[in-house]
This record gives sequence, C-alpha cells and structure tokens, in this order.
Amino acid sequence: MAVISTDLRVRKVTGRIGAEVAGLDLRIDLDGETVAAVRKALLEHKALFFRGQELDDEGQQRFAARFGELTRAHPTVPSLEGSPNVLRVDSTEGRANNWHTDVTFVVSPPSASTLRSITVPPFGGDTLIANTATAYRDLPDPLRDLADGLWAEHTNDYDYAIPPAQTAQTKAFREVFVSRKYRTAHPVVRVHPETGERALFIGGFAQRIVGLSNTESRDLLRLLQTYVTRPENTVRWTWAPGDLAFFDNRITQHYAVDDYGDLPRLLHRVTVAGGVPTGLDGRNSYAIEGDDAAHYTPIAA
Ligand SMILES: O=C(O)CCC(=O)C(=O)O
Ligand SMILES: [Fe+2]
Repeated sequence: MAVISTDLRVRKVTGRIGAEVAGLDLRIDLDGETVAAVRKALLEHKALFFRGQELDDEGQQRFAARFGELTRAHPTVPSLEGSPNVLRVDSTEGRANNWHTDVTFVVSPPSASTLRSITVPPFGGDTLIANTATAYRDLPDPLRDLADGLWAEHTNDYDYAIPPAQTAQTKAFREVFVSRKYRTAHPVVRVHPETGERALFIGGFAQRIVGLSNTESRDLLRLLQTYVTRPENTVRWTWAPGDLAFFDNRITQHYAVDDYGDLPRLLHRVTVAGGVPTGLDGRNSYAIEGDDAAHYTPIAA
C-alpha cells in the first residue's frame, strides 16, 4: 500500500543543475503525489541526490520503476546475477571517466538513470553531471545555428573503453561491451519530450557528425562539448555509501572521476526506458547498424 510521504524538501546544489532531496525514505512505496513532486523536481533540476537511503537492489528498482518501465541492465554487458535490470558499475572492470549520456548508441536511450552507491573510496570517485540545456543556451548564435542543423552518429564501438593500463579484466569487459556493434543517428540538438527544452545531445558515444569527415567531426564535437563541460554547467557529487543519484538522461551528461587509484568503488545502475529522440525539425533518431535494442532485449548467451 502506498504510504503518504510528507516533508519532501528540495535544495539546489548549484545554480544550474542538481538538487538534494531530503525528507523521503525511498524504502517505502511512494504515493502518487510524491512521485509527481520528484518528477517535477527532476525536470527542473535534471539531477537529484538522495542521501543515506540504504536501499537494496529491490528498492532501487522499485523507485526507478515509478518513473517508467525499466530497461534491461545494458544492451551488451551482462546484468547483476539474478537481477536482469541491474548493472554493476565496478571500478575493477572499467571506469566511466569520459563524458557521456547513457546508452546513446541505441535508438531509444534510457530516459533516466539511477546510481546507488554501495562501496565508495574514502576520497575521490565523485560523479560529475552536466546540464546540456544550459550548454546549448550558452552557445554563441552562429554556433547554435550550426548545431541546430547537425546530426551525429553514436556508437558503442570506439576507443574510450581502453584504459591506459589494461588488465585482463578490463580487456574482457571491453570485449563484452563491443560484442555487438550499434550505430545510431541522433539530432545534435534534442527537444526534451516533456519540457520542450532544447539541449545538446552528444557525449562520448557521438563519434561522427553526419556528412563530415572524422577530423572535422572530432573538432566540431570537441568545440560543442566544451560548453557542456564548463564548470558552470556541472554539479559534482561526492558519494557516501547509501546515496541514490537520479538524473534525466535526455538532458544531461555525466563523468566518473578516476582519482582513487586501486581503492574499491561499486555502484549499481538501474535505468528507465526512454523514447526515440526528436530534433528541431521533428525528425526522429534512426538506426544505422544494429537494431534499436528496444529496452535491450536479451542477447543470446
Ligand atoms: O561510476 C559513475 O559514477 C558513473 C558510472 C556511469 O557512468 C555508468 O555506469 O554509466
Ligand atoms: Fe553512465
């Protein structure tokens, strides 16, 4: 039975992105009014942080499922044993120290991601999250006009997953990550389906601008990306065990800071399924290679 959760308090963490939500115990089944308030806060602040929740995998999935159908853990990476919707984010397998939006190499990337901290290092290992709508608004007019007409190809098969010092474990992880290749074209400027806000939709999986050479693509993506990563457009979350971060994957990018050496760090990720992105001209994203992995149907073992 839904329990009325009163006393929800939302406190901005920075001027442009992120808010801490207090006064909620996410272990209980939230009532509809509270879910609506959290959704509203998510649309406004784009990233929400809930301290000291001590959720388990069931609780994390129950929370995420209040915002839509869950995706499977990942299109290529196996889920946590026995939990098809839960992805282990384990520092011994790979580190997401690369700005990205989750799973944009498929046609329908998740609408939102939750990350729950289980083991965190005593220092470092923060997660940065960027507001890609304010990044878009920061563009000077000529650059914004240029971005408005561009499409980018996103793929899971590129060199980001190759860490400088490869171990057998990270090598094996990368092989699984690219075991099936996806290529998808998305508009560089995406219209948010709920708020109508315009935002840059690029990030690490965007490897090429449609119609440009590799070199031209790299230069242009790098230039646009500098607006996403400028400090004013980011929030930095320092994890304590039991935190839950919840961010709108349609209008943010994130980056896991790799500054904790060999100390253990483990998070669990659960993502909410999303729709097909739409550009300014009303056209939708489309698959170039691989299927659209709709909600990541399991691949044959
Ligand atoms: O480790 C983190 O803080 C973020 C992980 C991440 O980006 C991911 O699993 O997609
Ligand atoms: Fe991510």
